This record gives sequence, C-alpha cells and structure tokens, in this order.
Amino acid sequence: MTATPENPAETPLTAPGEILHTGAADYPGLDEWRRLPLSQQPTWHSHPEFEASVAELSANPPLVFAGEVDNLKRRLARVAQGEAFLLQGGDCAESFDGATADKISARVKTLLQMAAVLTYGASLPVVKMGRMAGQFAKPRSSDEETRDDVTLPSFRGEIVNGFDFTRESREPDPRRMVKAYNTSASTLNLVRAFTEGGFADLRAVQQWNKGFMENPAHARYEQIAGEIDRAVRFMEACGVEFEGLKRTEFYAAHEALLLDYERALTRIDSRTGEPYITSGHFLWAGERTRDLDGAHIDYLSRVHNPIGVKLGPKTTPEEALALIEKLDPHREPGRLTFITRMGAANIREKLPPLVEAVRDSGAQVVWVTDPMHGNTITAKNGYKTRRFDDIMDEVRGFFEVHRALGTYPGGLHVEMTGDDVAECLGGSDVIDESAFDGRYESLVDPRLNHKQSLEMAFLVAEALSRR
Ligand SMILES: O=C[C@H](O)[C@H](O)COP(=O)(O)O
Ligand SMILES: C=C(OP(=O)(O)O)C(=O)O
Repeated sequence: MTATPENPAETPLTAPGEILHTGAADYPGLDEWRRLPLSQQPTWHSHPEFEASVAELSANPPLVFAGEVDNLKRRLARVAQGEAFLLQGGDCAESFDGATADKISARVKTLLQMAAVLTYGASLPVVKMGRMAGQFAKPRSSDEETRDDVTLPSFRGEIVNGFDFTRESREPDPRRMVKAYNTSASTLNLVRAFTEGGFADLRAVQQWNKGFMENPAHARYEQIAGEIDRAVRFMEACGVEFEGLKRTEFYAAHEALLLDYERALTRIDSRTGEPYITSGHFLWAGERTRDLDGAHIDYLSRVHNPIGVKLGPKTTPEEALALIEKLDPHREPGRLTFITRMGAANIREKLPPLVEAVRDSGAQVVWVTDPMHGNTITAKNGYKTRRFDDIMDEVRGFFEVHRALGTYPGGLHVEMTGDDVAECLGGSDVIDESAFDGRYESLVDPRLNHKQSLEMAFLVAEALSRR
C-alpha cells in the first residue's frame, strides 16, 4: 500500500483536494447481476434491517482506494510476466472475535516470514496479500446442517449468520454486514500500521521468529534470517540506505461471495470514473460461483479490481478461455488470476490442458496454486482436515506442470494462521487426529499452522529457485 523506492507508486491515490470516490448508485450495468442466477446467498431481503444495513454500508468510507488497487494490478502484471511471485494467505473464514491484535499480528508475521523465505530463496519480489480484512462469507456444499435429529440452516460465515448450532444463531442477519465492514476496517488499520510503521522492517527479520515454538522449520528460518540480517548490516555499513527495507506493501483479498455487500461497497473512482469494489484490493469468485452466465462473474466483469477465479478439476479449457473473454476482454496484464485447486491426485492430469489452452490463446493470466481446497478429507474423529503431504504434493505438481509447459507458476494461495493450531495432519512437527480436540479452531476449513506454513514456504522457495 505504501510506495517504496523499489516499488514506486505509479498512480497518485488522488489529486490534492479531490473527492476520492463517489457512490455507484446509477452506474450503468452494475445491477445487471440482480437479473441473473445467483447462488450461495442468504434469503434476507425482507428482513426489517436489510435496507438500513445496505444504506449504511453505501454511505460508509471505502476500505481501500482505487489508486492502491491499480498499483496491485501493476504488481500482478509483473507476476504474470514471471518477474514476481504472489503469496496469498489467511483464515478460511475470519471471525469477529478473532480480529484481535495478537491473532492479526501472528498471521501478518507468518506471512512476512514466508515472504522473506521466498524472496531470499528465489531472489524474486513477493507480492504479499492476506485472505484478511473481509474474508467473512463462506460458500457451503449444503444449505442445511443436521446434527442428531435437528436440521438447521448451514453456517455461511459471520457476515451472514452465527456458528452456534441454534435456530436463532443460524438465522441470517443483515446487520452482520455492517459488523463485518467495521471489523475489516479495524483489521486493515492494524495491518497498515504493522506493515508501514516499522513492524515489517527487514532489519527485524529475526524478531518475527520470536514467540513461535522451536522446530526444524524455525531452525531453517533462523539461518536465512541471519543471512538476511548480515546482508542488511553490510549494506548499512557501506552507507547504503534502502527505504524499501523498512516497510512493505500488503494487500487485502477475499471471496466476492455476498453480492449485497460488494455492491454496497462499490464506488466510482473520481480519477477515472470507473467502478471499483472498495471492500478489498483483490476479489475472487469461488469454484461454486464461477458460472459464466451467473451473477458473480457478471458483477466482477464490471469492476476494475484485479480478479481471481478458482478453477477445480472439472474446469474445461473452453470454460477457462470463456472466463478470460468475459473478465479480461482487453487482455490487461494483472487483471486476471486463475487459482487452481485440483487436488493432489488430479493436478498432474487436469491442469496441463487448461494451461496449454490459455498459453496457446496468447492470454497472460497469473497462475496460482491453492493446494488446500482439493484435498479436504474427513478424519476418523469427524473433523474436516487435510494431509500436509497431499498439500505439498499438489504444490509440487503445480510446479512440475508449469515447468513442463514453459509457463510461469506465479503464486501460492493458502489457508493458514500464525497460531499453533492443529487442523491439518502431518508436517515435520507431526499433528495427528488426537490433537484436534484441544487445538482445532477454524470455523469451516482446516488451516496450516505457523510451522506448517513456514515449511510450505521453504518447499516453494526451492521449487522457484530451480525454475
Ligand atoms: O472453504 C470452503 C469450504 O470448502 C466450503 O465452504 C465448503 O465447505 P462444506 O463442504 O463444509 O460446506
Ligand atoms: C471456498 C473456497 O474455495 P473454493 O471456492 O475453491 O472451494 C475458499 O477459498 O474459501
């Protein structure tokens, strides 16, 4: 978010004295989605608080600015060209109570550590992005959940309803959108302070490891951090001052699932007159809502943010090309990211036809691997989990496919936390099912814990440096 000498802000965020953004009430086409098939939404339009909640969101300030969003698009254009790497990580579903300073700082620290490992190991700039400050809505496989003989609406993320298994809590409540906005604002405020106010200073690279439990990934990290520290001190001793070492850009991303919320936070950029979603810098459409003729893709096609689309194992090359045509008709570098989530068992077979078709079409998308969502299993004791080995195997497969096809493996998208949770099985500090009862905190899907996240970063750094 901040311009640094390495990453100058090419666009001014706004001209002095100019209004940043205006509402988007009458902008042509922005409400077309309302006439299209729209899946995974709560039925809350007749709720007495619905209109007031949307009106409040529409009048609130934007959470991010169009100039920042444009800068991110430029960074992603470099990723598409193989000159940078994208790291996206954060909670499966953020929770209101989880937006504490400790948890947010642990997550940001872990992402900064992963980025340091990647930057140092692969000698590439890393674009850092949190699944944070807005990741409150979840698509679900089923509209209902049954426990014993009680059936209630599924939990759809705290922006919609509550996690507790009671009828009252599972009732969708539009006021939750306002709470999600406020929680996103305070999260983003802290993240901006951390990443721009000294916390992300590369001279603190060794400090980021403090407070985390010892294990082999930490020992490897200590070694890299020591080398970075020596290099920075050497340059300082030579009188070289890099402003860029003191702070870092950090972008916010979430799934654009709840269109009532995204529409209310869409604003017209006063510099360009174009619509931007201002609830986050980068938005993606999920595997369940990426229908070409559906509401989500239509809405995302009309805003100027960089957009991601999740692609599962059933995606055909024709669908991938049609998504490019719809979302990136002008082939704008950095506009479109395909986040593939095939599953370890599928990636080596299902990814190549997609990559080949896109490569041969001449389109330049960013290819990112999400090794989480195709590898979900149910543990013997009933918890939703993922095997760390499967996750790592999908990442390896992703690099193998891109190496074989001469294309660029541009990024990693993971569900992770900075806390010492036990949600995914395995890792060098082995987590087994017996640890779940005390340390499983995720509201929906299992995340990598701090150590597993670092281990993953080392694997990716090795794969990138071999490229
Ligand atoms: O992270 C996302 C989940 O995989 C998605 O929300 C579906 O979860 P479910 O199959 O438990 O409903
Ligand atoms: C639900 C998600 O992923 P997908 O759409 O790929 O299933 C997610 O990323 O939270």
